[in-house]
Amino acid sequence: MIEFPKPTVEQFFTSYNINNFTVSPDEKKILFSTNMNGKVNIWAMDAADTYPYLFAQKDENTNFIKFDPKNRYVLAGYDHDGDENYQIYATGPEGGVPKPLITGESDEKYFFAKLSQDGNKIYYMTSKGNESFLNTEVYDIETGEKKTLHEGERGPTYLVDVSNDEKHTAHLQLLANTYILGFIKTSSGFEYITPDPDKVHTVSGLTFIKDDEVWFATDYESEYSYLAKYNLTDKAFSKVMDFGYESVTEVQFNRDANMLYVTTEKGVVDKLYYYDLNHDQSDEIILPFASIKQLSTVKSGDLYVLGGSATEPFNIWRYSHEKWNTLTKNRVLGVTSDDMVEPETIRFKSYDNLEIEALLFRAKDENSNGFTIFWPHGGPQAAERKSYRAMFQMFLNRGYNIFCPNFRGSTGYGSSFVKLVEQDWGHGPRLDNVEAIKWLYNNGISSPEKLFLVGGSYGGYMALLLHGRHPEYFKAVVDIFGVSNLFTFYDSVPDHWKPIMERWIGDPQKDKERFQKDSPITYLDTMSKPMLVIQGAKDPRVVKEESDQIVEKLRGSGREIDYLVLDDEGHGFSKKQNEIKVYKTMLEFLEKHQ
Ligand SMILES: CC(=O)N[C@@H](C)C(=O)N[C@@H](C)C(=O)O
Repeated sequence: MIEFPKPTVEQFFTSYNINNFTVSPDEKKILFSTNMNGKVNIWAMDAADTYPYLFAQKDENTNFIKFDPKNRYVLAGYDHDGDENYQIYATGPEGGVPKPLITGESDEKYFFAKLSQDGNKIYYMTSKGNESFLNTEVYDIETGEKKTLHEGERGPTYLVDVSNDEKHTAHLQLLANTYILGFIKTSSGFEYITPDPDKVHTVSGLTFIKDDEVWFATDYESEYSYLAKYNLTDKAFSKVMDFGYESVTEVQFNRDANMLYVTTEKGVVDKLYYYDLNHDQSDEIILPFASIKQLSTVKSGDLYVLGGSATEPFNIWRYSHEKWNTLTKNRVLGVTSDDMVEPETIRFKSYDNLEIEALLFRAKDENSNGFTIFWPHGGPQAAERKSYRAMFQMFLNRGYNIFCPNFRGSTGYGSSFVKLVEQDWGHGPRLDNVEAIKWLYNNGISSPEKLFLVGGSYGGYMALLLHGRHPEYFKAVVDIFGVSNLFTFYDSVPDHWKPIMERWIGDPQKDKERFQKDSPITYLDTMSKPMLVIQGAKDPRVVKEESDQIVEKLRGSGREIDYLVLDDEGHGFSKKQNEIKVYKTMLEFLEKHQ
């Protein structure tokens, strides 16, 4: 019998990211954005042979891809080295080098919203002239003329749908992550679609079912988002259907089939349902994966989904005639799901009896090195879910367990739970993390000598804060683009985040004491453990200054801090070479400090 060696850690570097995709109107071509050749580009697959080929090369991240319904062009939004200043480019139907179409100064944003039915008009939002609230404009591809449709106010305002007769537009107005209003603009003004816009609630997934009716997800007067509708003629809001303890996250309408597809989230997994408007009937569509990144419905009635699981990289799947098929084969070289680690979902009670859910990945016995990585997730109004992270499976292969608590403020556990982090970044959520660590100790999974702390973004903030306030719990710390100072973070976020900052974090003047208490930089003296800081130089969310200041101050007081800056990355590592550099640096750092 031939014996084959165990998978090496390098093998886990071979899967790639699929960020988004689109299906051509005739369903013969799929385009997807991926770092398959090292940098992010658009690749195509023709349904007939499905062999992927490079379609459009710009070596930059994309935030959407869209086919002209008449197949004259393909649109995509590109930023520059992760700066998130997305602008709209076009290629011909056969691809090529993208040409600027709706672009401006390098610091301006042009976010695609919608194409008209005939493909002659492009609706989009721009920061030009309205950095904080954004304006909605429409571009005529025949004349090249641009027209302002709506000037955003109070919060960043996004066009999400246009009625079939193009008389009405549906918009979202973001006042906080937990306070998002929906409104419809008509020839005579605009109307909010939920009964009381002064009540804090969210609206998402707005879609016109008829020219005078939108359906959407909302948590208006509810803990969990449900499916609702608003009729312009009757001025009537009503609940269509709720999904119990699941929150509706997305609503997609297939006009040809008169069918709605609804995704929901519950804790660490997603679910999918159809709602047949002809028969007023709904049922679950069982998924072969745990989480959905993108969902698209096409004329034939088929569904296309970018789906993944903790042990399966994201792939594009098609659901046709009640069967799922994967169209892409994004996988780890020579490694199947069975060679990877599926997490256990555990629950524990926090300091005030609040129940917290967490994912526990246990390294396989044959790999285990006895160490655990404690991972507070980013967001913070997000969650660690059953979706693929190459970094996790790589660490597990090297023998580390990983523990990820969905502390208060995480999504997927109801509207009240997600609000618990607002204006409390550093107390309640920190104590949940402390209880999570105690749970690891009490259950014999880890100890202060065997625990590493690693986190990115808000997770990096939490890693820094836990390091400063509870250094005795950890052996060493990795901070990936974490917020180090709430005062400077407040001032440096992108302009269109500024309207939501007060409800999210607080006010630097009114809450000065709390900002000080909850800023990791206040606890420099007790940050005594070895630390690695990783930062993208173009990060627009948590800017490099957040990492620079903590590194400089700690180094200034004689501490040895490893600092890795990626010059051509933003809030994440999209280029394969950079991703490998980050993983290798982290592995070496943890090995050195075992
Ligand atoms: C405004 C907002 O909630 N942004 C988040 C998606 C975000 O980017 N947060 C950062 C701080 C993170 O933790 O990822």
